[in-house]
Amino acid sequence: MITVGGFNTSMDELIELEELSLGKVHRTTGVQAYPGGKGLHVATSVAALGEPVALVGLIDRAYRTTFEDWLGARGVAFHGIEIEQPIRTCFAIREQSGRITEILEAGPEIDSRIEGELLATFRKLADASRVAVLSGSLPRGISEQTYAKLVESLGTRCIVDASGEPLRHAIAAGPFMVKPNRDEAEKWLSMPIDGLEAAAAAAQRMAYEGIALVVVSLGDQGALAFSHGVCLHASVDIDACINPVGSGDALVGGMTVGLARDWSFEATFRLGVACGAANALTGETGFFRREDVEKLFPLVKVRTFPFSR
Ligand SMILES: O=P(O)(O)OC[C@@]1(O)O[C@H](CO)[C@@H](O)[C@@H]1O
Repeated sequence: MITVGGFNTSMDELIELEELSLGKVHRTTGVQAYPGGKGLHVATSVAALGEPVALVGLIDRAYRTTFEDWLGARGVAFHGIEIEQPIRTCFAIREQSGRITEILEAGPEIDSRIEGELLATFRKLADASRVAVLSGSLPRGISEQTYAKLVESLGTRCIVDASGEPLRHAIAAGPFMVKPNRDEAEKWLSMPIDGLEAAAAAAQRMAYEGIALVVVSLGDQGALAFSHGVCLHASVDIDACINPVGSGDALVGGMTVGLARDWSFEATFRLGVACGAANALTGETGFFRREDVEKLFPLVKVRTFPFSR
């Protein structure tokens, strides 16, 4: 089994507009709402590839049934820890041009009783899993060292996809894999990442902190992966990018499955990149069709990336 900690669950609203102009009144051309959050997308990606998966996260009374039904239908066992306050909403505004602007609520602040339940539930499931994933922002009220402490205390291979201080602490704790995007890697390095060479150097520096596998996702430039002295670049062309929100989560989901199946570094990375690209081919945030992944998998161009730093 694979366990995903996607603690800061959200309802994701995708709002469609002709054009966003700051300070103006807008009328929507469409609105869709889905259960969301980075970890939730990782879990549904894992399930879509046919692996058993559990998701641990916050839930409120109003949305419990919606999340349980929606996740159950997708093959995810949801362990929702109930809170009194509403879970957060995250907005993605898509303009006709395809440009996307995200506005993310911080979400509810939780107390030590809820924190205890959340972490104990995650630990118990993760300890019995082949791979554990910690993904997304932490709920307010929880220490920024939470991911680091979980990484240190679990006997399972851990993947961390986070940002800011939680990512910094987690890197120092030496998880098996991290997946920053360009912005997150720039913040960690305090340096701009202006191309593939700089992204490769960032991945190498993170790996030197004691991480077996570092993946830096680079949007339409694909992704770079560094493991045991080998750096790979992978990308794949797609016909149309409909909704890329959640592509990084799908990439993590694909790589989690590759690792759980003990696939090679190259095949695991190829599957991750195929899932990330397939996610952008559908309108639903954080969702891909398995047949798209199967079509894209052999088309992903993976090459050794030579770099000199
Ligand atoms: O605040 P977090 O947890 O870092 O990110 C939340 C979020 O941007 O991540 C997903 C897309 O990757 C969306 O479901 C959600 O809106």
